[in-house]
Amino acid sequence: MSDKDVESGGSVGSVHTPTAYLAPAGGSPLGKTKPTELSSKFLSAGMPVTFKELTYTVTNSQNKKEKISLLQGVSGYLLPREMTALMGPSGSGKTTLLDCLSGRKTVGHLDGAVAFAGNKPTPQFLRRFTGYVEQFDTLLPTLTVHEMLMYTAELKRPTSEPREEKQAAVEELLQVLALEGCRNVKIGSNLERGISGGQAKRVNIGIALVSNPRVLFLDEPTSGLDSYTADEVMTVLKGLASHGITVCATIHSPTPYTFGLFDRMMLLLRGRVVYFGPNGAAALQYFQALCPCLEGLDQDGKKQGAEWIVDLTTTADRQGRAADLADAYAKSELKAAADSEVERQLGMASDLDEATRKDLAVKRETVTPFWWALRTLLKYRTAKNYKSAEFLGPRVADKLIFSLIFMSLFWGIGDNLEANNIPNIAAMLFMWVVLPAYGAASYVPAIVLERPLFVRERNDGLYRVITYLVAKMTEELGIALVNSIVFANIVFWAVDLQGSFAVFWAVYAVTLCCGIVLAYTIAAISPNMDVANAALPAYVTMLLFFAGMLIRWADIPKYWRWFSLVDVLRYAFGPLMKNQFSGDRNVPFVDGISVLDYYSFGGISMWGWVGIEVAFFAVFFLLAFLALKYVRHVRR
Ligand SMILES: Nc1ncnc2c1ncn2[C@@H]1O[C@H](COP(=O)(O)OP(=O)(O)OP(=O)(O)O)[C@@H](O)[C@H]1O
Repeated sequence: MSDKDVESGGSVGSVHTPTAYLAPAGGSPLGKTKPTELSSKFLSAGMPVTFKELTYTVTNSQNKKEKISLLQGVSGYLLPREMTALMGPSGSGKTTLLDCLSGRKTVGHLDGAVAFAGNKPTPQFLRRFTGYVEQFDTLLPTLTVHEMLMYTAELKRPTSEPREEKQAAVEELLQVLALEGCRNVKIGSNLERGISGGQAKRVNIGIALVSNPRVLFLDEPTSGLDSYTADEVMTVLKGLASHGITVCATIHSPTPYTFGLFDRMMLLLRGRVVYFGPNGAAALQYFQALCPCLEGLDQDGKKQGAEWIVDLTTTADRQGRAADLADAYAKSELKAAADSEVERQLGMASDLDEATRKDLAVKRETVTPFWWALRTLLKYRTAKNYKSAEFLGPRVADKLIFSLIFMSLFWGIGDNLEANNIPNIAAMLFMWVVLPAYGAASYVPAIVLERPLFVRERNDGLYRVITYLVAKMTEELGIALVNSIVFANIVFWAVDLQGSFAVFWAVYAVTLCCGIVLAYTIAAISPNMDVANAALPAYVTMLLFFAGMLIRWADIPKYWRWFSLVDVLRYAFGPLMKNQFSGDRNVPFVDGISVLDYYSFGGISMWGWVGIEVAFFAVFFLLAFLALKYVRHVRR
């Protein structure tokens, strides 16, 4: 691929001439020795983003009957090779606008038009070619900084790019974002201290950059950073912008240096635009000219540039004069010029180069294929989890403890077929299928607590839902397989159970798998841990009633029998009973009725019922997939 391809937006990652660029004209005034530049590995051709008359309405969270408009008639544009600042006091609608532009809103109603290179973007395009750095960090706590960036590079850069080049790209990011010092530090979490907040912010920026976006959105990229580091980070972004990418960042209190890096600025107050135009002297002049009509708001001699503009507009807002400023802008020449540029850009919908046309029409939401993404998830996440006591503990400890209880409580009773021992054996077999169902609770946090990360990675186009689910299941099934072989062996021989070990093991293994995927389904449907923790045991307890032990099938009232037919535990308990008591072990039990007839398992097909249990697994898997794909709890 040639540099020309990059300029025209061809897939990046395969250009390797290290063209140091970056730093605004004249270089960084910081005079640093550390590199503040990224090579051509990171270059993309940006594209214009145009938005016209955006009005975003949501149901008021304080009063559900009321609708409120968080954005009102917001128009403007972001240009390639430019860095645009979204400014305004807290709550003015900056993040809302960024979310609307990047297609990240999941609730509310958006009116108006958002166009990328004049065209309405598809969700696939947004996932593949835009980057979004969130205000809140969503990182994998178990990975180190270097691993986190490599993991993203492997999922977001083309599979055709050799691993060494991905590594080189990550090394560059570590250098430029001043993350070298913590490259091997675990990211950590609130519970386990890892990297600092400012370092986490820079890792998030690195994640967005590693995928070579054509348009980069950043929500408060400098919050939590000291002013020196903030200036460094913004210099890197400015460099990328000057080379082609479209960059838009919300920003609160920029340092004068950072403020000076922005080419254009949009200032919002209460969801309305009060300024959209060039940054710097033009913006200052605009507000200085407005000052006389804002009685009582004079320029504070001690404050300059951004600080003064933010102070002025915030004070006007507090004094209830936000609408005056918005009205003044609406009547201004700036607004007329912006509107005509918006129209011009929207009219260029079909005037596209080949690469942009191809990117806009992209059908796949991920860069890498299913198998590669699966391999990467297993390589980074599962490999770490398998070494973590925190992960393995809840998955092994309960099975170990209960196996010891089975051994000590039911030692050697399996070959005693006297009538007074049969209920003991039946109870033991019943508990053997109940415990994995209850144990499913330990798989719930894997989905619920990881949700913000999953949503962010999905939005970033790292993998598809099916890949995530298959990776998670493979991880759990690996442990379940080992667990089932070890603990089924301990219990089967210790209790001296009869029949085939294969059936005893298979039923346990399949029930464990059903428990895992059932937990995933409930976790994906539940909005939080509290709901999931209440719903899962409630459902499992219901299954117990109808599994064939607590009440015989023959005694279940007719109107409840349907539930027995869809009770997965019945299809687990039945084969275990048949395995234990078939043939000449099907001895008379009560009133001359044989054991299997008493429990209504006489006529069942042992392997047929195991097959039905496997079918339950498939159904739960499908439900988990649909819930993960379509149930949206993260509302923004
Ligand atoms: N459903 C809702 N009901 C009521 N108010 C809402 C709702 N959703 C968002 N808001 C309000 O909308 C406003 C805009 O929020 P937004 O996050 O866009 O502001 P912001 O300018 O990015 O603020 P900050 O700088 O503090 O991040 C806020 O005042 C927020 O409380």
